[in-house]
Amino acid sequence: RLFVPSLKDTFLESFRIGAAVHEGLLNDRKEFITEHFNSLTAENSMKFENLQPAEGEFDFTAGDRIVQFAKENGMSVRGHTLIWHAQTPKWIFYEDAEKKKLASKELLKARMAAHINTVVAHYQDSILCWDVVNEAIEDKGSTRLRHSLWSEIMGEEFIDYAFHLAHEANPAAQLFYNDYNESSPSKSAKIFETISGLLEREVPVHGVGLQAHWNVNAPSLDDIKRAIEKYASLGLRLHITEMDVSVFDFEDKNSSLLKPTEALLELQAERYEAFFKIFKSYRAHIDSVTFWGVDDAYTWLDNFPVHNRKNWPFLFDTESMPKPAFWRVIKTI
Ligand SMILES: Oc1ccccc1CN[C@@H]1C=C[C@@H](O)[C@H](O)[C@H]1O
Repeated sequence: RLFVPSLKDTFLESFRIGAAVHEGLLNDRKEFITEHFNSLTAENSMKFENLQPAEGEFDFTAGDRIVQFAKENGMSVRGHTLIWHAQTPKWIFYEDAEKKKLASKELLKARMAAHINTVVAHYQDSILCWDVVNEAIEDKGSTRLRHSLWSEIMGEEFIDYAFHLAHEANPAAQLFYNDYNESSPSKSAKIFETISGLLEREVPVHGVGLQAHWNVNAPSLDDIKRAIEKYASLGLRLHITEMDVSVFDFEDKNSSLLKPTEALLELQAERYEAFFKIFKSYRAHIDSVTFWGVDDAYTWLDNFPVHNRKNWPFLFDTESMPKPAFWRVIKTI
């Protein structure tokens, strides 16, 4: 039998190693998950649409299963995510069930408060780290804020209010702003400016979540280092929150591969090694590195950006066995 060192034990002195999970994974991959990870994130179970699908109707069962598993296995849980423009039910943004008129700012604030207060109170100290706001920054052009029904109805202060609510609901929780393309020079400048504004207004934000949905081609190591330096200069904690390394460049829509080529696995291993060397060098600022899944058997990238195209973005293959990237990451200790 091959001796496979534990990922979480290898990095015990540096940062936690996390994985995004759904209930099925906890059943099918229990030993594998407890062997390699000491932090969990619910991939979907704690998103607005799953926790409060209809006003006043909360469903915590799937989220509770993940929290219970973490408790039983000495793992921490990252709460993902309280306020986001996606995977959020439409009812919250409209005056009534007719959905003809947008909700007033007061009504939306009240509903945001009800959601955050109920969810954070439900999990209390089982979850001591929340992605309070996810993806509020615009990727394209010079516009800083993404346009959403949150921003349209409440203005930029929807961000402030979400963080104040979460802090009131659990003052012990570490509150994160989370985003993707976080290493792009233009977007990291906007994220930096937005979080600087929050800090100036004394909004309780404690950390920046770098989703790290990277690939074999981008982003550059320099851009990653510069973005980490920028966020760290805010005096905030950093979490790598959704790491995967797609074997396709974002623009590459090729869907002919039935399995990754040796060349792609080697290139992916090079990239993972370089990424973890950077994380190690900034370990004073980075408290956790979470993968957006556990192994290549399932990834959200099997359907994004190309629907129904298999991807192989993790350190472990479809049988949970280590790939070349795993051995290169282990060597970076
Ligand atoms: O990389 C992106 C590009 C465009 C839109 C969203 C993203 C990333 N968006 C993430 C990915 C998967 C979801 O499960 C997470 O909740 C979300 O934070």
